[in-house]
Amino acid sequence: MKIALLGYGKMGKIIEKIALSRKHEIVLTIDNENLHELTAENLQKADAVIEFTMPASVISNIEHCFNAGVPIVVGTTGWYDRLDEIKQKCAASDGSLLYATNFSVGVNIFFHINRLLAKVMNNYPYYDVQVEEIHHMQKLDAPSGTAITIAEGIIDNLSSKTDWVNVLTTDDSDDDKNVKSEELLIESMRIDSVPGTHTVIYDSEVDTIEFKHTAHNRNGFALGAVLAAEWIHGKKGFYTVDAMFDFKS
Ligand SMILES: NC(=O)C1=CN([C@@H]2O[C@H](COP(=O)(O)OP(=O)(O)OC[C@H]3O[C@@H](n4cnc5c(N)ncnc54)[C@H](O)[C@@H]3O)[C@@H](O)[C@H]2O)C=CC1
Ligand SMILES: O=C(O)C1=N[C@H](C(=O)O)C[C@H](O)C1
Repeated sequence: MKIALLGYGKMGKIIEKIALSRKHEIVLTIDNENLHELTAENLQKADAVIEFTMPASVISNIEHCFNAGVPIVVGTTGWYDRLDEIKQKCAASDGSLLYATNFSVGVNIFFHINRLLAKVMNNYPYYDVQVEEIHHMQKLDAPSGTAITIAEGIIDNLSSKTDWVNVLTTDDSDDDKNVKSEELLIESMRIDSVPGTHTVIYDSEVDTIEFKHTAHNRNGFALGAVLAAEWIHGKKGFYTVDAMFDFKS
């Protein structure tokens, strides 16, 4: 396949390596220095685009791909308040988009088990639940997209929680978080160069159940994004990464 990369930062560079190792060709690489090369003509050289940039750039990059008629895989997080609008634009332009808050296979297994666990915990109301995420200091958005998906998985399946709230801390302090009982706390921490750690914590007076995913590096995210580009090639429509997995409960 011919792939275009939008964003050539930490993720873009690893995606390039993995795409080449899977015998794909990188036909276009766009970063801040060569934005003028982001034209429909250049995008149309690719069978699919993989986009890992930043929250402020992603919407216009998606629109460029819809206008050029090229499928786009979106890894950038921090834009989900615009999901409905983008879904409509995808339909109106007969476009193709697949996005994920996290492309790693391990995290998508984690998402699935998290939903099942939340269902089970309805029977045990003396446990309260919260979500913790830890990322590197350069991360622009909080909470992480992954933590939002985890929180939505809990809220959809656990009747005691109706909404999530986020607290961003730079240390592990135990300050009063002031969270209502029906609110699900997502605690975000930013520490050095952590690639991404997510924990769901069910706590009672007598014990604690912790369910945790730790990314050791970024390779799993990058491989998932390349697999997504292979998956969306030749398809039309608006998809989440769930479409690539077949979890049976
Ligand atoms: N969905 C997933 O599995 C994952 C998502 N991410 C998300 O991906 C995004 C990028 O992450 P990193 O690569 O770590 O960030 P990074 O900061 O290392 O790289 C982003 C790059 O995008 C470039 N850029 C900014 N605006 C651009 C534009 N309009 N067009 C082209 N390039 C542009 C920047 O110059 C930078 O080189 C973040 O939103 C992060 O949260 C990161 C890892 C996994
Ligand atoms: O910014 C990152 O690095 C990551 N972002 C994604 C997120 O917001 O969940 C995925 C992964 O955790 C790394």
